[in-house]
Amino acid sequence: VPPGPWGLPVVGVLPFLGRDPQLTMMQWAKRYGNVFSVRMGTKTAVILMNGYEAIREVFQKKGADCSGRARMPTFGYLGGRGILWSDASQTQRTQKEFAMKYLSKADIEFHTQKEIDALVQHIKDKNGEPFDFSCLISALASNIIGAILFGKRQDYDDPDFIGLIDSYHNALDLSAQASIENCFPFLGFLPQCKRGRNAWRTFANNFNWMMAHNRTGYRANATRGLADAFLHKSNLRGPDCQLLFSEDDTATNCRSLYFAGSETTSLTMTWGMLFLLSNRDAISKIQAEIDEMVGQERRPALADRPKLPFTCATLMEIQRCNYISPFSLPHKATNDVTANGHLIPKGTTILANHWSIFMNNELWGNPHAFQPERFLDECGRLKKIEQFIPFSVGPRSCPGEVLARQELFLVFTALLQGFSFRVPDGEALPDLHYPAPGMMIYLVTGKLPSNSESQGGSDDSM
Ligand code: HEM
Repeated sequence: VPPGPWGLPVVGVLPFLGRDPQLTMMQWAKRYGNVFSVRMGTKTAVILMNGYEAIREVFQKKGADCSGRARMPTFGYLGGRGILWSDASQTQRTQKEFAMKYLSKADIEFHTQKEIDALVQHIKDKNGEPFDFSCLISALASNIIGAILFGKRQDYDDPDFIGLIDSYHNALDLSAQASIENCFPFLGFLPQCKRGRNAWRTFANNFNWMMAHNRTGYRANATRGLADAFLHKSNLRGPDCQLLFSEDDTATNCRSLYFAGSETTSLTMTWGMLFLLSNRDAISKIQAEIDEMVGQERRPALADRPKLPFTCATLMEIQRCNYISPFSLPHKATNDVTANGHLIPKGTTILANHWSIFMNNELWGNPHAFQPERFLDECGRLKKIEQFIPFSVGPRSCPGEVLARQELFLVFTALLQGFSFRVPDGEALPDLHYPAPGMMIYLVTGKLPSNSESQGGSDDSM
């Protein structure tokens, strides 16, 4: 295996990771190279990759051998199978391709605009009172993926819906506290690990209720959403006769898509709003661009994207700066494979430090500054930057990319066209430079103390 920093007996490098493991790993890469190994607890060699070239080599070029999914006990109750949690296999690939094909044909714009109607109304009903932006956006994102899965949305004040969202937030919080189990799986008996498992069980039970409800109304000749589309295939078998879309896999896949689809997008939007509130100049430029190219008579549509390059550049900059999951999801080598001239033995966990791409000084110049213009060329046109990979690369890359990008554009433009946001008097924005470390970076406060007021002129058109 490639060399890497020494660790202590039993715990390995865990005590040296510091407050921002992604930054520590970037330091180690300077000494040991872009592909190096570390020991974390009982995981003897976790290979860490830094930088775009290393990540692309392992996840894309060597994707056939590096696309297993390393086991994470804290997320165990979420499924352990299906698109997200199983190793790449014929079944996993078939399910993922099927879901992506469905998403590419689904009317995402329709579902998102319908949800924006509810969001806008909800904000107006607040009459300028402060509200918890992250909570509301979480509900919006859950409803969009919920509508794609089941063909219907839920009211924001529906107690079952509130319970469902609370249950996955709670499960995520408790999983973070139980993350020691990922390095020492035998510690699963600890109270915090049990609490984490119970919380996922509660989420799964709440979600299963929605699945069961959907199953009751199932008709073989109608497709209300992706859950039905999966069910239509439930008898389909692969070359070695295995079921390609078993009902268990369908339940797990719907749960994973719901969870992965809600949390990633809503965290990005909440972070995005925080970045914008700290960079009011960007807000003014977006609002001016929308005013000029779309006006106030109608809401921005996906077809407006080419006319709003600064807005699109800002959304890319939000994704670069807020990278919500610096190490993405852990992969596993499914065969012995070489990378950067080193052997990665079969079964090794592989982590990619995406933060090292987004904070690469040579690539971006002043990477810590929020500068949407870096995504524009000298004529103000949107630039394609190969290294910008917030959705990862290779066979395990994100199947929700199209959905997420459309959602981010439609929601942000609608919000900034219709409202101006500010922090209520006497409150401060959370510290943007030191978010909590972990698989998912959470806002330090968990709440965005935002206030809204209608910009005027747009009320009748919404
Ligand atoms: C801003 C929003 C999002 C970001 C930044 C994001 C990012 C990612 C990343 C980095 C991965 C891991 C890739 C890897 O293992 O190498 C991933 C996987 C995944 N994402 Fe997303 N994602 C987002 C939205 C979504 C949405 C909306 C959905 C639902 C449709 C979704 C569903 C999934 C699934 C199912 C996987 C697992 C794929 C696999 O294991 O093959 N994501 N995402």
